[in-house]
Formats: sequence, C-alpha cells, structure tokens
Amino acid sequence: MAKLPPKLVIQSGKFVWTTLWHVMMSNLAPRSPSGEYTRPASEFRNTISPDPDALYPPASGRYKLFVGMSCPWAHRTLVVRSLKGLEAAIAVSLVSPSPVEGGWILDTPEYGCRTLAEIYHLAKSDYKGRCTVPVLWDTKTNSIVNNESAEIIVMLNGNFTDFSTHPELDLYPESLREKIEIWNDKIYHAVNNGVYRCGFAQTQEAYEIACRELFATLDEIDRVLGTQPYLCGETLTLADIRLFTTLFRFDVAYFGLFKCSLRRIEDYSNLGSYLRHLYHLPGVENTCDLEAVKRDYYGNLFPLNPGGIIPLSADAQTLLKPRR
Ligand SMILES: N[C@@H](CCC(=O)N[C@@H](CS)C(=O)NCC(=O)O)C(=O)O
Repeated sequence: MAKLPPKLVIQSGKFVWTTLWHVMMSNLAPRSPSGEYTRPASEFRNTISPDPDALYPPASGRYKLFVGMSCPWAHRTLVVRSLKGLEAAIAVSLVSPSPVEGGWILDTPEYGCRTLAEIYHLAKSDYKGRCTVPVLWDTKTNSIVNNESAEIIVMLNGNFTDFSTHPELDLYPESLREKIEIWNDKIYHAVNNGVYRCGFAQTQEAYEIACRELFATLDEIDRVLGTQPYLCGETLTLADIRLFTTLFRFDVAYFGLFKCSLRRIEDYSNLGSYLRHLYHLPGVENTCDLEAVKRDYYGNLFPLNPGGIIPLSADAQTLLKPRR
C-alpha cells in the first residue's frame, strides 16, 4: 500500500477528528458560546406528598427508581434509600449505557420497554428532553414523578418515614436547611457539575475556569473538614451525600478522564478521610460500584476516550480501606 506523507496524515487526521469531536461533544454536552458545558434542567418535577389530594401520596411498593450504577446523580438516591432503610418500600430497576445507541438500556425489559427512552415516552409520548437517571417512577399511573436527584433525595428522606427502617435518621433537618442549601449551591456548581464542566469543556478557557473553581472549592471543604466531621457540623446531611457520590468517582474517573488533575482526593488529608468515613457508614458500601464507574465513563464517553481503554486500579475496598 502506498504510504502517505506523515504531514498529510497528521493534518487530515487532525482536521477530520477535531470536526467530528466537536459534533459529538455538542451532542453529548450542550455548550455555551464560550465553550462551557451547560447542563439542561430536569423536566419532571412532581412531589410525593402526604396532602390528602396529592397526586403522588407516600406508599410502600408503589414507587421505584431507575438508576445506573455509574451515575453520581442516581447514586445519591441509592445512598439515601439505603441509609433510610427503604429497600423494601422502593424497588430499583438497573439500567446500563449502550455504547452503540448512546443511551440507557434496561438490564431487564419492563412494560414492553427495552430502553430508558421508551420508559420516558411511556410517561410522556411527546418528550423531547434527555433521558437521564435517576427516575422516580410511579407504578400505579405509569408516570415519572420526578427525574431530578436533588429533589428525589429530599422526598426519600422526608416522605417515607412510615415505611423506613431508620425513621429517626433525618438528613435534612429543619434547623440545618439554610446551611445545607448554601453548601448544595456551592458544591453543585463547582464540584458535582464542576467535574463535568471540566470534562465537557470545549475550549481551554472554559476548562481552566471550571478546574480552578473546582479545586478552590475542594480546598475550602478540606479546611472546613479539618474542624468538624461533616459539612454542616456534627450531623450527616444531604449535603454530605451529594458531595460523597462525586468524591467516590474522583480519583479513578474525573482526575484522568475529565482532567480534574490538580490534586487527587487521596492527596487531601481531610477529604480523603471523610470519603472513607462516608463509604464505611452502614449501608453505603453496597451502593458503590467502582467497576461500573470505570467501565461506563472510560468505555462510553467515546469523544473523551476514543480508544475505549479502561484503566486498571485497585478495587474500592482496597482504595478506601481506613487510614492508619
Ligand atoms: N439533574 C439530573 C442529572 C442527571 C444526569 O445527568 N444523569 C446522567 C447520567 S450521570 C444521564 O442519565 N445522562 C444521559 C443523557 O444526558 O442523555 C439529576 O441530578 O438528576
């Protein structure tokens, strides 16, 4: 076969790949004109409420969660479900990403649906948004109650007390709500979504802004955790759960794949211990699947890792064994 001059190979290869990269990235990650990732808002925002005329009253066995084990937003719902002891009241249906179709596939088909997109369309036939996990699903009306993790975890914490094996645990106490919300806003922007703003940035400038904000916030949290065990003081709250699911994925996925590479969580004295502590709270470890995280992030975010090679690492038990 005739050999092309290396310069031509490099130039044409770069042109084709960069053009394709921008097309694929804009599909994967909507961007602002300056190249910053802009996450679309979740569309289903109903609530489960004890009001007598509520469309969705609290009940055991009626609602279920669709979750993917790699997803940090879905992971929040699994942690709260487990800490509150709601396994018997709220079932879980697992989904996994399809590398060919680019969406979530149900591990076990239900309602005649094979994909999560079909589940969304069962609930709303003209739905045009992204088909994301988690989904809080109502099996009675075959509808989506809510697909925003931040709201689902508040409902799981507060509205299923009668069916909870740990009703005494309140992760969103009235007295701490103001503090919790301040942390939530800061951590959502700079950390939870911040890692995606790094990984999905489409310009150097957008990446650097996101990366510096991310690490400034992690540095601040690390300082706070030097004086108290949890974000809001002595009490574990939803703010900690929301931070935990991002920290759990950080060193194995976000540090490398999303270029969140100024420091590892392991390099922080307080954040590293805090991550371990939360991981070892009863019920949390069994919601964590590090292999799924590596497989789905490195294996399915094609434009970020076209070769599809999944890095080797120790398992979570080894990585997060208590420090001496
Ligand atoms: N705001 C949503 C975000 C959920 C989300 O982005 N989930 C990702 C998985 S980590 C997803 O399902 N993405 C599929 C897509 O965007 O098409 C929440 O917190 O519930």
